[in-house]
Amino acid sequence: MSSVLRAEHLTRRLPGAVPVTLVDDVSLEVQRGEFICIMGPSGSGKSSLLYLLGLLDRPDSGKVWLADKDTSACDDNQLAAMRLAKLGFVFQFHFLLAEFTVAQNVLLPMQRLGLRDGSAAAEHALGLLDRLGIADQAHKFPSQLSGGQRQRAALARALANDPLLILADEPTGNLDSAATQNVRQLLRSLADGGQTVIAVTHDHEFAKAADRVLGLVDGRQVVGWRP
Ligand SMILES: Nc1ncnc2c1ncn2[C@@H]1O[C@H](COP(=O)(O)OP(=O)(O)OP(=O)(O)O)[C@@H](O)[C@H]1O
Repeated sequence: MSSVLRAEHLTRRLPGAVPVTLVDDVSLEVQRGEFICIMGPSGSGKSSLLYLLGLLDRPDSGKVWLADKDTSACDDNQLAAMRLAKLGFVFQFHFLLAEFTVAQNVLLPMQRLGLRDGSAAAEHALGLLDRLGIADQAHKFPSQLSGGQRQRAALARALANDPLLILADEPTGNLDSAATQNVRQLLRSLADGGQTVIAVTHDHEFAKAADRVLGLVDGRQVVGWRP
């Protein structure tokens, strides 16, 4: 079976008088429908690794294959096109556009990709919001939603382009425990439905919900890491 994502020997350093190694020789293979958490102490390189896996940054050595395509030979425009077409991102801050309604925010990625025509796109957006339990918020603006609702809207937007892989960086970092549990369960149920998910988190409960935990300490992956 071909993998959704494969990373081999990723290393990322920051040059300088005292070079800093953010990610140190990390390898990972992810299959369709897997829910993987990246965990570890603050400053251990979790976000840096996620940016490499999400093609937002390039490794100094090592390679990332997305759906069997070697991304190391791609130029910046090709990487941007792959991110738009194949990846969905969720960050700690929702980054929804304040002047657009929730439904319009979810529509935007489909419009940019020309994925569906007007009514089919609108129907798909409403379907995603319904799946995430916020269909009744579709015509509100982000400022009118609770933190948990905003994060579910951000997840709906990340799903709008039918991504091969969702990458989430501390998706519950700003949420209370009830909203955190809700987002965690949503990610689990998305994976159960075949959606592949990689999430960086400090929330130990994620380790129980995930299929696998990639533990990082000082940028290196630690076999058998437990929160
Ligand atoms: N642009 C940068 N310049 C200098 N140092 C950086 C930069 N980006 C990251 N770092 C450092 O690299 C290390 C790894 O950072 P990273 O954000 O990947 O860790 P993290 O595990 O995600 O941390 P946290 O859990 O606190 O978000 C940290 O020590 C951080 O201070």
